[in-house]
Amino acid sequence: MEDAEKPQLGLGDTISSLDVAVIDANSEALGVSRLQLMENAGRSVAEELARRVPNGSRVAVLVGPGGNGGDGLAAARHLAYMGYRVDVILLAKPEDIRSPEARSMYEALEVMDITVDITIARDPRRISLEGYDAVVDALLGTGLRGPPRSPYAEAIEAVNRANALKLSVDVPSGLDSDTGEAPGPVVRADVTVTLHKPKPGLFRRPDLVGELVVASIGAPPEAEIYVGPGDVAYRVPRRSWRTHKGQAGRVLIIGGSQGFVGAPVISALAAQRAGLDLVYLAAPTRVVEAAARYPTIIPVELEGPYLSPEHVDRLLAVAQRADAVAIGMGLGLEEATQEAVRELLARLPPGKPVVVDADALKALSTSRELIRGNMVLTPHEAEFARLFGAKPAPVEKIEARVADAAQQARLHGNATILLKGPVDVITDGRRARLNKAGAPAMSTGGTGDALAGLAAALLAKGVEPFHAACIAAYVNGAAGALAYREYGESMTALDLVDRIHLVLKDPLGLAGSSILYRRLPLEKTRYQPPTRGRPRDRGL
Ligand SMILES: NC(=O)C1=CN([C@@H]2O[C@H](COP(=O)(O)OP(=O)(O)OC[C@H]3O[C@@H](n4cnc5c(N)ncnc54)[C@H](O)[C@@H]3O)[C@@H](O)[C@H]2O)[C@H](O)CC1
Ligand SMILES: [K+]
Repeated sequence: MEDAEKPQLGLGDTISSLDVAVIDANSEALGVSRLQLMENAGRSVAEELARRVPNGSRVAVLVGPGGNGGDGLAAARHLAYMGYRVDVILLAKPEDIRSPEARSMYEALEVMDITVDITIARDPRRISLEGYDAVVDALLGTGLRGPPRSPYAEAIEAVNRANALKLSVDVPSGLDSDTGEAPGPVVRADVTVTLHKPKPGLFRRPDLVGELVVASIGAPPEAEIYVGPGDVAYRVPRRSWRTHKGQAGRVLIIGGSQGFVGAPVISALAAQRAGLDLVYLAAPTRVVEAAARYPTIIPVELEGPYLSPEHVDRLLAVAQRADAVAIGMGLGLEEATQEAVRELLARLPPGKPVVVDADALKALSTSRELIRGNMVLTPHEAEFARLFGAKPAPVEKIEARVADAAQQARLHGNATILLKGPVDVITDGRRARLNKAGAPAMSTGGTGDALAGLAAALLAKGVEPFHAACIAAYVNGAAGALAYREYGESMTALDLVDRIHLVLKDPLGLAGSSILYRRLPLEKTRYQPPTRGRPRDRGL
């Protein structure tokens, strides 16, 4: 396979401002704190400056109120050590530096009364950067929202007037790192030292970015590779007081048969725990009767012992009212059922996101042309082999397994494939991530049904299919790990469902636990970091 076709494990070549927040939190869960990241960012910035300006030179560091300013404060300390004459100009009052990391950077600098000068710019119009050899722009980074307001607007103008080398930390202040838009004043940098990975907006404005350097902040590649608590904390939308009924998501679960009564009920219960407004459960009579003890589930009775084509019109009508559909759990393998699945998938509006699980995957194996980009397929290894006609590489050869799954995703409209196993592989052919949250006892029946329900719930909440699959795998696994901690070998899928709320309510708090700390016996993969220098020249 061409290297270019191979998806790198992780979030891709560029990262959004949301990805930055996710990576920070996942990194912290893996034992590398935000403070360490900021320290490394500062050091990288200082080193890049030192490559360009001789020591002994005068350097002004302009510092904003957030993480970007924190990076600048750390850089100032390193530059002082390297022998630069460092003046720090704070645009915010020290008490307005709120994040604990940036605060501790400030406190460390405050006592450096011999080597660093700190001034608070009370009148931003009077900032003078005359006589400096270099200016470090640590005003605003990925946290920018809208045009820079005073005093940052004036500070940006001052940077642009300076007759010195201008080095921007992460992004030129005033540039929207996601879109490349500059809605107000913006720094025109000579060098931009962007942290961890390039941000998409940087490539749209080479005139503002200048030379682009990508620098390490010491975040473990695993913070991107493994789905983690940061994904839950930052990618899952939460309701506000202004949310109306239905806006938080409505899901239609289609499953069950005379022989498999419980499976779709578990999916429905898991979906509900993900924080949905409505869950419809469409299932044969016996299943609907069994689900009657859960009055919050809205039943759609399909008369008879199993799903068959005469139910399809009715299901399509209910699907209109749902934001996402999950199909397959416990449906059984009757020919009529398989036919009904194919007909339904063919006739569903193309914009409707769907999770295809279990017996519905079997139905798809004879009509793979029905697979589309907004589908999440959740096969285990045998289902994968039957669906695509080839077994994936074993879990131990994780890179090959990822490549096998990614290839099938690319061949099928970049659908998201969640290949279940001791470590789950999630890929849409462009990106690939792994989930290792889980417990050995999750081989117990029903945990896969919970997973499908969670994935559908996240789709219904508007999470894009790739992230919905990633987060469902993590939440399911983490809830399973919590259940295992309590019940050990005796845990059931319902114990897992009963712990979903713990993972969703306080994902970052839970990170302190050992959920991500299992070391897996996997073959090492080649993780290619963004090389130093100019990624632009590499055709990115
Ligand atoms: N993983 C990483 O890449 C790391 C990046 N780091 C650095 O942190 C910043 C992001 O930090 P954050 O605190 O989220 O945002 P900012 O520093 O960019 O600024 C937020 C700050 O600014 C205020 N603000 C926002 N918009 C405006 C505006 N239009 N006008 C005025 N003020 C505005 C807002 O209220 C906040 O107070 C990232 O770029 C990196 O430099 C970490 O150091 C390490 C990990
Ligand atoms: K900046």
